[in-house]
Amino acid sequence: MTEANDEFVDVSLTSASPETKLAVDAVFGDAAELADQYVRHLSTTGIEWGLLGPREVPRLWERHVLNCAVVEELIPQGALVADVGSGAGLPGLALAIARPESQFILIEPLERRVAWIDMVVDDLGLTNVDVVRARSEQVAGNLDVDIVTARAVSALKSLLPLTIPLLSGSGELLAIKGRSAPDEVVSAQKALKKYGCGQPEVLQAGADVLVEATTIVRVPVG
Ligand SMILES: C[S@@+](CC[C@H](N)C(=O)[O-])C[C@H]1O[C@@H](n2cnc3c(N)ncnc32)[C@H](O)[C@@H]1O
Repeated sequence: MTEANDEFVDVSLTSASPETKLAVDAVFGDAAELADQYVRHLSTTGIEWGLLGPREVPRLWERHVLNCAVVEELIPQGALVADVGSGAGLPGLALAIARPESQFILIEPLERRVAWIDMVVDDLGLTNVDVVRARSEQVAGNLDVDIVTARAVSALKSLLPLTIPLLSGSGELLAIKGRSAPDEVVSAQKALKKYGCGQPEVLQAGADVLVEATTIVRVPVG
């Protein structure tokens, strides 16, 4: 249980709605307990450390953790994934919990956020996560990953310079977006050409488990 705005909000999986429990089972399977631990961290230390606002607590599962974790269906088995601008581990940590056989590099410049992610990774015992404190521009040239993910970092046009170089010529950007996705693709045409990207697709993930599916812009390279 946690306290937000003087109201108790029990975020634990045992108190979740039947729909949320089904979605958590479908997406996380055997890792549901780890996902529950992550959500408990978000609702306690995440709020205390100022990584997210207390108003987010009642919607942590649906709007944040499940919304991000369903992107796993677009990630090939065993892929090396970089998550740019992870903040409180979204989508990077949610995906790392859902996909223990894949390796995740979480790139985040802010010290407090990195310290919090490190603490959660230790507490959950995740062995498939590396956390790098840097702006993504600083690590471009040193990384060659299969997939880059990002949520709420910037509009697609300005996200491309932060993400595409990490693919070193081949792979995919999976950018979690909202309803603006088609417009962002139109606005990014010049940058897409500049960075050698193929034509992006706007996709939905989690349509069979979430009330509102997650919208993703998939940008191929190479
Ligand atoms: C609005 S937050 C979103 C956090 C998280 N992705 C989410 O969806 O909750 C944007 C994050 O991007 C990070 N960021 C901004 N510019 C960046 C860059 N050039 N490279 C890596 N991270 C960056 C910020 O520090 C911040 O944590």
